[in-house]
Amino acid sequence: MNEKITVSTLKKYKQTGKKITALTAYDFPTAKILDESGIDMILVGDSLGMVVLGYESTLPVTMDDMVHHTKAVTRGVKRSFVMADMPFMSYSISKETTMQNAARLIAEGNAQSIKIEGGCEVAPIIKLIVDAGIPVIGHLGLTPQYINQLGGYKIQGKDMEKAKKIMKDAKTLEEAGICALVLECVPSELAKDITENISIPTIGIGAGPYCDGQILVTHDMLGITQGHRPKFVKQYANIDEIMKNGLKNYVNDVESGSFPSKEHSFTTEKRENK
Ligand SMILES: Nc1nc(=O)c2c([nH]1)NC[C@@H]1CN(c3ccc(C(=O)N[C@@H](CCC(=O)O)C(=O)O)cc3)CN21
Ligand SMILES: CC(C)C(=O)C(=O)O
Ligand SMILES: [Mg+2]
Repeated sequence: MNEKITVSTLKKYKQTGKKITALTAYDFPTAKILDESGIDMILVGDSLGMVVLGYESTLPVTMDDMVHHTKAVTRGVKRSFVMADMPFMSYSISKETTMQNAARLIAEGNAQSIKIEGGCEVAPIIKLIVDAGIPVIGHLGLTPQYINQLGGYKIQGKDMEKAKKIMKDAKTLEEAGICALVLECVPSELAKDITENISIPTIGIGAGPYCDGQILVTHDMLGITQGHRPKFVKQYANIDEIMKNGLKNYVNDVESGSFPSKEHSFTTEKRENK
């Protein structure tokens, strides 16, 4: 139960039907809490651009941002399997820069695996990274780094033709050597079909109940996200209210002078009279 989760643990979970739990983390304290709560997989998602940096999309996120946050997360993790997103354009310029970028997330960031958005077109580069010893996770369906082509954060694979394309992409990525596959915003039936037809675990987000595991953005499910929360999010806590209450009490205490009291203050040592 407390052993480090590896690629083979995930495969075993799929074979035995044990559902895989995954969430995002971008910092040390959150990662430590997720790890100690028994979350199987922790994703340092490029969603950090929107969730904690305040950007409008994930596109401005850089390799340096990803390495910085991945380092913070992995310092807090003992058991969970840690994956880090390759950000926009970090795997599209050349083989050399792609390999260097993937290596940074592993060697500097201390992640166990990297995640890459896209289908058949990224399969060759994924194969190279896998051959170099880096576990790769695929990501199909709604791929936010392709937002300007997709035209919005919308469900993908609704019609038969697009569903077939996503299924073909899944098979091609499996052959390229991915160790897990994130399916984002696709119909439940398509996610079920893919899950039953590949040997590696599928992790769904807005992809229905038939995936081998589920992932959400932690800030969404805890109620910390400022602004729009996608429809697929179930909210498990109202941390925003808890924070606002605490902050209100602090303001009241400071303004009324009841904080800091003696117990939160220091005094000089009593001097002996000479
Ligand atoms: N806070 C947050 N949570 C996420 O899950 C998330 C991010 N940010 N940023 C990166 C991507 C973008 N994601 C998103 C963002 C918006 C929708 C969304 O609003 N979808 C519509 C559904 C539209 C349709 O019906 O096709 C919705 O109303 O939920 C979905 C996924 C998922 N990821
Ligand atoms: C939504 C998940 C799958 C993701 O890629 C992210 O958080 O960046
Ligand atoms: Mg992402």
